[in-house]
Amino acid sequence: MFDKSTWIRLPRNVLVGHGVLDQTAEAIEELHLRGQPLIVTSPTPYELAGDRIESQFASWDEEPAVVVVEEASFAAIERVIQRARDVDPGFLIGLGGGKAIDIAKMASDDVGRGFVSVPTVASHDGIVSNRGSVPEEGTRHSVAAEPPLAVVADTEILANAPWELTTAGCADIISNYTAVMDWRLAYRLKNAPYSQYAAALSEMTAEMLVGNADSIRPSLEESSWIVVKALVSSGVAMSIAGSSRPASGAEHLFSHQLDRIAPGRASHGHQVGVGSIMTAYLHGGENGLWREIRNALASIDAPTTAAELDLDDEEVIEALTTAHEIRDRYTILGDGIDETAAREVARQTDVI
Ligand SMILES: NC(=O)C1=CN([C@@H]2O[C@H](COP(=O)(O)OP(=O)(O)OC[C@H]3O[C@@H](n4cnc5c(N)ncnc54)[C@H](OP(=O)(O)O)[C@@H]3O)[C@@H](O)[C@H]2O)C=CC1
Ligand SMILES: O=C(CO)COP(=O)(O)O
Ligand SMILES: [Zn+2]
Repeated sequence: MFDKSTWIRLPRNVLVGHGVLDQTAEAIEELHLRGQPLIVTSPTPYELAGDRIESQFASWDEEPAVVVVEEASFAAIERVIQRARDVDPGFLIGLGGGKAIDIAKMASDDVGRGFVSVPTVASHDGIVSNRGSVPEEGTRHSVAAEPPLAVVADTEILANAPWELTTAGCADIISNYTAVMDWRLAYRLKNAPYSQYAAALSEMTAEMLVGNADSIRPSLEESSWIVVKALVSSGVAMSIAGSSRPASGAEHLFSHQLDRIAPGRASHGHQVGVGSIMTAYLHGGENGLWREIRNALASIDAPTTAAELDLDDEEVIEALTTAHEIRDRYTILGDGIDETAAREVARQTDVI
């Protein structure tokens, strides 16, 4: 068996645009995928787009099987795996937000079938990446998985999704700035495996999004188009790197800690955005990139303070001072930030 961890595995068909949902079956056929589709979805996306997907397979030998998942959990993944074993599908379709897509991604990995990502919200770069993430028992388990074979992102649907889910996706991309700074630091100090291509792509993706921040506005299809292209590009950077390093540094560790300390309070993207303001300050001091990051977040209505994340100051300090403990990933937080220093960075950046 070859070690596939060194392979670069990317989606082949990426459809982004108005009405592309109706080209899902065509994009799949073009990949020579055959057999019964298994659609993994959650209640709202199924209601919004289920019929439009299912009807495209009416002329196929077998109608699609459907599993509707209510929550992201290992039990839900297990249910989908079981259903996949029962129906023996040709491929899986993840239709929805991060919940449905991650579950489809991880189940497809387990049953050895390809999967196609059909996002209905542009909430984070997991909709395209080679990683799955499951919140359980107060923590988030991030696991390697297969990237999608195809991505079908209908900008009409994405533009009508709740705006705060789109701003979360933007913040997840903006945080790539600090993820890459951390990655370079780890490369220089710790000889961590590093890819210049993946780092450059990730950084450019964040730059393009910040450069377009003024034109990212609610209900505009053009905005969804910009955001989803950036999410695809960030997912590709992770696939090139073979890890989430290009898109996940100390700001993600901070967010993962918040998922333990204050579960369900704020979204992934919004938490990493605020984390990124503070870790950019740690990297560059007063004249660093932190103001640019904060202004870009503010201009798209993403949170920039603890209060806007529905957190109190102490929760932010606890997450910041313990973030280094949760993963063996070297970042600007090194072996931990001192509590007084953590308060100082949070105050200097107006997070608290
Ligand atoms: N793989 C990765 O790298 C990452 C994965 N994640 C994971 O992703 C999940 C969070 O992703 P997220 O997308 O926020 O969560 P969800 O999939 O739960 O979607 C968020 C909400 O939006 C609703 N929804 C979906 N599409 C639409 C639409 N078009 N219009 C209106 N509402 C809609 C969903 O409704 P309903 O529930 O009714 O279907 C849900 O209430 C978590 O499980 C997290 O662990 C997070 C970050 C990174
Ligand atoms: O959210 C991610 C990238 O944006 C994935 O990162 P993690 O590997 O830290 O879960
Ligand atoms: Zn992220």
